[in-house]
Amino acid sequence: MKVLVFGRTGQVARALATRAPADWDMTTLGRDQADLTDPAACAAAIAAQRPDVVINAAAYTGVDAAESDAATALRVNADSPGAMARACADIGAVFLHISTDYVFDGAGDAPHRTDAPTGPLGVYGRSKLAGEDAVRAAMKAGGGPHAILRTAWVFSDTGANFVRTMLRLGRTRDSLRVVADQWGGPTPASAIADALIAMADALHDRPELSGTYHFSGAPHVTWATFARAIFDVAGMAVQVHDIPSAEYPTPARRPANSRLDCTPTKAAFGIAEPDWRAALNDIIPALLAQEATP
Ligand SMILES: NC(=O)C1=CN([C@@H]2O[C@H](COP(=O)(O)OP(=O)(O)OC[C@H]3O[C@@H](n4cnc5c(N)ncnc54)[C@H](OP(=O)(O)O)[C@@H]3O)[C@@H](O)[C@H]2O)C=CC1
Ligand SMILES: Cc1cn([C@H]2C[C@H](O)[C@@H](COP(=O)(O)OP(=O)(O)O[C@H]3O[C@@H](C)C(=O)[C@@H](O)[C@H]3O)O2)c(=O)[nH]c1=O
Ligand SMILES: [Mg+2]
Repeated sequence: MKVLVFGRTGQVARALATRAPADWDMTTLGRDQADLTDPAACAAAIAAQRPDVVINAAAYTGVDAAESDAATALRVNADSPGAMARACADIGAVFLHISTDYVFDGAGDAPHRTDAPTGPLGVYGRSKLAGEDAVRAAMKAGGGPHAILRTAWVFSDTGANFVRTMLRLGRTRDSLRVVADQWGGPTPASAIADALIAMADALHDRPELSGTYHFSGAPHVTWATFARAIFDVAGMAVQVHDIPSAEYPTPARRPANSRLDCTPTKAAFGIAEPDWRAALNDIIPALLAQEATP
């Protein structure tokens, strides 16, 4: 199966590169080959390669930076995914697009169903929701098999993520203040890659499974609890103090409830929520070993 991935350096893209099955002929396009500020270039790459499956693992993920760079965030997170979806529709390719818990406003404390009302609190979330809408519109207008996979709180041993931020700060601090009123499911990038691989194969054979799905890690925790788990696994004596979001001001507001109901993903594709604690136990020793290397 011929697979084209947008994004090369990102957490999910890297995980896809290491986990793709042997029978996948996978090409990854970095920013130098396909810049997502240029929707026509993204569509042209798909038309030229004619893959069976396209996975969009590139995005403008700077949540705070997006607040003062909305035009770029919209081009990258909405216009280009829309153009990719239309190009996939033209050639009947399976299209997998990744979205986020930040499309929700975070009200309540129940896990969000896939059909729950959206209401992004910031520019990043709005741009990702516009991307979902663009993909859905393209597919409605005669698209092929597709899925929008909303995930949350992604971490891995590379890139910018909360685990690496905590380990970096913990090296020079004996205590940290971390928000304890935002709840979600930390999700290993490796598990997202495995989910995308399973979904691509399933959608290729069963296009009727197309739709919007949720996939995030279990159990649900606050960022503060996640931070304590990180320092615990790392064996670092850093005190984590619970604070309300109001005491950690950021340009973008974040949802208080990022819990995602992943039941339909399990039912359709047999993919269960990954336990983030197992992934932490793998990733942290590797990160500490990297640090120890001069
Ligand atoms: N990170 C998270 O916590 C979460 C992420 N998601 C979603 O998951 C997906 C994957 O995220 P993740 O792997 O964490 O992303 P990363 O932030 O790790 O990587 C982003 C990737 O997008 C690429 N990119 C950004 N702008 C452009 C551009 N203009 N042209 C081409 N490439 C570009 C980056 O390339 P470069 O290195 O050149 O900048 C990089 O490869 C995204 O859709 C994201 O919205 C959803 C929920 C949580
Ligand atoms: C570093 C630090 C962060 N925080 C808070 C800020 C924020 O509310 C929370 C997490 O910080 P981050 O900057 O890692 O979070 P953020 O960049 O908002 O992470 C998000 O990225 C995008 C791409 C997504 O799609 C989301 O699912 C989510 O993973 O922790 C503290 O309370 N104390 C600290 O010392
Ligand atoms: Mg961030």
